[in-house]
Amino acid sequence: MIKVIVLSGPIGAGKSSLTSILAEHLGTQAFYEGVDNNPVLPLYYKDMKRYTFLLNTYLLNHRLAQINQAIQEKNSVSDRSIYEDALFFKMNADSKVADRTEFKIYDDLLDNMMEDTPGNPSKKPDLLIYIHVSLDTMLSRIKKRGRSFEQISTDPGLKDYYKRLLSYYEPWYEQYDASPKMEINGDLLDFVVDEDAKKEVLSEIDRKLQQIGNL
Ligand SMILES: Nc1ncnc2c1ncn2[C@@H]1O[C@H](COP(=O)(O)OP(=O)(O)O)[C@@H](O)[C@H]1O
Ligand SMILES: Nc1ncnc2c1ncn2[C@H]1C[C@H](O)[C@@H](COP(=O)(O)O)O1
Repeated sequence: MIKVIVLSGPIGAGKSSLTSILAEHLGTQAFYEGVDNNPVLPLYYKDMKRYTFLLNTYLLNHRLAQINQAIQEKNSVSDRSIYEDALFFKMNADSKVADRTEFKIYDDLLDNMMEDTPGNPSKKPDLLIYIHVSLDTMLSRIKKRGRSFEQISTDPGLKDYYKRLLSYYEPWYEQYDASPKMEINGDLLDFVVDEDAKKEVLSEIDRKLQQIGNL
């Protein structure tokens, strides 16, 4: 039985939007990151060097608590996988924005927390849905959503940050093997405003759920 479906993809790809659409379609519970309640995120955007470790510690705690709730439901949908935090952190460590030892400590902790242990329910998702988007789509959606600290108009350096982030996503998705996975084309499928695109995305997901044995 499928318990947990997680969305993944770059900032602005449409994860939260598809989470709402899918949870409504399946009649199940949606879980969100809670960006507006995150006290560290605005600080992180001001000073990534100082706040990468704290942000990821905060998110690890938050996401683990959410996973513990989500695994008690059937077909719960979460708007970002826990695994992507390591991608952000690694990117920052590679570019010396974060300390490599801090990344290693975080990454080992994540592995430990996510490891299956006898007698305990698995925290791994049952399906990961990756929304692929190009840089242009990513930038226009970030602009459309309008969160102040994410805007390139406020901090032009963010354009390069988003570009680098995108370059980490494709290889990450290719090597991801913690669960079955599927990819949605977020450039072509305008599932937020176009009803036909929405139906197509939901059909693709239903087919995948059937294939992995849930519907
Ligand atoms: N496929 C899509 N077509 C059109 N607009 C979209 C699509 N996906 C997302 N959007 C819009 O882009 C913005 C960011 O979407 P959101 O779901 O918050 O992304 P994420 O959760 O991946 O950061 C929102 O304004 C949303 O309405
Ligand atoms: N692990 C993370 N490191 C840095 N920034 C992160 C991390 N996880 C989420 N974020 C940021 C990216 C966006 O500004 C917001 C929410 O992400 P979204 O893709 O829009 O849901 O948090």
